[in-house]
Amino acid sequence: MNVTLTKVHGSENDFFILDQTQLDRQLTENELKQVTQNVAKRSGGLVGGADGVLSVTQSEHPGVAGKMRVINADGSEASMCGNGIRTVARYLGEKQQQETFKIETMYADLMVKHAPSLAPGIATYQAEISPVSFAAADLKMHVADLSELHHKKIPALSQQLYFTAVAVPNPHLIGFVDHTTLLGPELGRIASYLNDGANPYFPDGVNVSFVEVLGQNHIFVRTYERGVGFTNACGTGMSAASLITVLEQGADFESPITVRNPGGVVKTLVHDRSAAQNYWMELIGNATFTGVVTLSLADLLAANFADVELQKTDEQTAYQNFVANL
Ligand SMILES: N[C@H](CCC[C@H](N)C(=O)O)C(=O)O
Repeated sequence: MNVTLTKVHGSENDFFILDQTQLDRQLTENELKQVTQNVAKRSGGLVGGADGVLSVTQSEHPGVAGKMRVINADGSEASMCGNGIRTVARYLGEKQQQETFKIETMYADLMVKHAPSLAPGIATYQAEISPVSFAAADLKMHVADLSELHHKKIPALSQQLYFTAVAVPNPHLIGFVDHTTLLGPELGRIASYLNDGANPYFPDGVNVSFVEVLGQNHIFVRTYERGVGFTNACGTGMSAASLITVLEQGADFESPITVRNPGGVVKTLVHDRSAAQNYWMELIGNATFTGVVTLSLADLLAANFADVELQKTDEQTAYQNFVANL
């Protein structure tokens, strides 16, 4: 039994799509976790590793194209992945010849669609990011018994920075910083502490993003991700940052926000359903397929990757040209 995995990225936040509908049995929970930990390793992993695995299976929900599960490089499962769902949207859309459809995720069936290309050769998809919650319970956050955290200092983390916490629905902690702080060591120091599994504030961890405002509806977002560490981009992090930039920094609802990140750029739109503070976002960006790998299920499960090669597409060159001209 051979398995084919598709190597993909959104803003260079890279994953393997594991389409389990090709298997004659579903992987067990432990197999999925172990496979992810093994293939994701940057050294000794599968064709250079990845930030995680996006598992695709049938959805039981009527009219929904498929179900996506997000497994971080450390084997932990997340409720959502903004860069990842764009690539799964392309994968399912091309497989099922659909342009606009829904994908089942842990807490919601989310609308996705094939969008106009950001640049020649850049497959571009748009995804609904939802549901959104500020509730501490939804964030599994314990900060001074606060029910919500909006633009507040957490002295144990920093004497200078203000933070806002929001679930989209995975948990994000957002801080606005100047350019020096954006690139400095603070993000790694704070985020590695909050993801140490022992801190009292986020026992389950949290994705932490520093945001530099570059202009009206124009930000730069750098993220340290729960379950991974620093990534080139975090789609839910950029969506969460866009929402907080609208709520706290004067960016506009319903207008495209340009979000630069270390891996490239995306566009976001922040919506408020019937102005009832019922927020949702749209995330628009590349869904690049860099290649496919095929190996036996036995080799995948046993982490025998030495002889496996990535059958490359020509898309990475187009993506690098796109980023070079930003
Ligand atoms: N590390 C995240 C999941 C991946 C999210 C990120 N890659 C994205 O594009 O949204 C978490 O544990 O919540």
